[in-house]
Amino acid sequence: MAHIELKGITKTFGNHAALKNLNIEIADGEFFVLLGQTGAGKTTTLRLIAALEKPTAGQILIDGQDVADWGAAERDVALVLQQYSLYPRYTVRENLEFPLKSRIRRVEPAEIKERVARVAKTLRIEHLLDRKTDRLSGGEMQRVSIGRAIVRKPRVFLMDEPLSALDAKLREALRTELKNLQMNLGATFLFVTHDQIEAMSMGDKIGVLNNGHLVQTGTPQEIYNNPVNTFVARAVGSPPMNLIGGMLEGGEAVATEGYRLPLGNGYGIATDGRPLTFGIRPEDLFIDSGAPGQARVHDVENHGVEKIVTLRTGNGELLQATVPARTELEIDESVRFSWNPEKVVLFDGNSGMSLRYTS
Ligand SMILES: Nc1ncnc2c1ncn2[C@@H]1O[C@H](COP(=O)(O)OP(=O)(O)OP(=O)(O)O)[C@@H](O)[C@H]1O
Repeated sequence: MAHIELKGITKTFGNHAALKNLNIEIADGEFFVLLGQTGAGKTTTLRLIAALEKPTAGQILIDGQDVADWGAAERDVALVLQQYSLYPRYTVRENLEFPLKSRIRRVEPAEIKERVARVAKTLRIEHLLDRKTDRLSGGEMQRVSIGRAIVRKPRVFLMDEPLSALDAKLREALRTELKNLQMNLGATFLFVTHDQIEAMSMGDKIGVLNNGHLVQTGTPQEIYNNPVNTFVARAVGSPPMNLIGGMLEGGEAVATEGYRLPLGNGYGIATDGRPLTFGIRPEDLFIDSGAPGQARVHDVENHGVEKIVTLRTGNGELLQATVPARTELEIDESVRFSWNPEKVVLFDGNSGMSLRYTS
């Protein structure tokens, strides 16, 4: 398979920079997820690797070779899109055979047959091989699209939100299938999504893209536990991390909610009055319903195994906590809350950068 490196990639359209000095390294056989909101530059990144666009600056290396002058066929990458690009009047079998019948590839008929059979088995679409593709459900069509990419045995799979047009249940099932498939093929995947749950559940590594900048790269765990700034803190996790204002006072971080957090020697921030932001994940915020006075229950959402509770504090801030489903809380009930101090992530109140990274 392949190792991919993007070095200082910038792409501008007119005077708009869609990507700014992007540096990404994807290891051979890795499932790398690029996570970002609409317009972040995800599709542009894929199109650059697929040779559908040329970078304004920077280099793309595949297995250490600069591919600037290589066309799509030479790069040998497969692009799977959100909208299935199948030939509607042809059968599933014909759609799967098509990429192998090109004059450049010259695959022998016996091998075409064998590869199509193997891919159909892997994707569990054997029973659909003789059906026309316009007679398929969305999930089946997307399986065929993925099959068309796999059958070619490309060096790299580029996937542009391939699951986002599917309903929630099917999306979940295909997420697992795709991940298993990638592991079985040992293939290098660059998968693009705006869905953080997809990113967290599928990625060996996640790159968070914001407005053309790669903000952070890491394993899902690293990104979740140690977000580099408040943007990443809010982009990953559902519900997102709570952010509470505060400031530095006499060597302690003091939240607007009155909590004090002694700062160990790890933080090189001695200036009193420096604004800070406390970051607390909803699972690290605890509600004490037997003790009124600090906040009111604003909303309770039942999610089966757990409830998501929104509190409104005395300062009018909204905080969210995940609590066991058995927890009984009334709307408007007055409660106290606390949090696990070891799990707090402190950010600079002005720049939003985590102090774990900047100190
Ligand atoms: N051909 C183009 N001409 C002009 N601007 C473009 C072109 N392609 C992309 N852009 C702009 O570049 C930015 C990044 O677009 P891109 O499609 O890469 O974002 P994205 O993260 O994939 O978004 P989405 O999730 O909506 O697909 C956007 O502001 C977009 O408008």
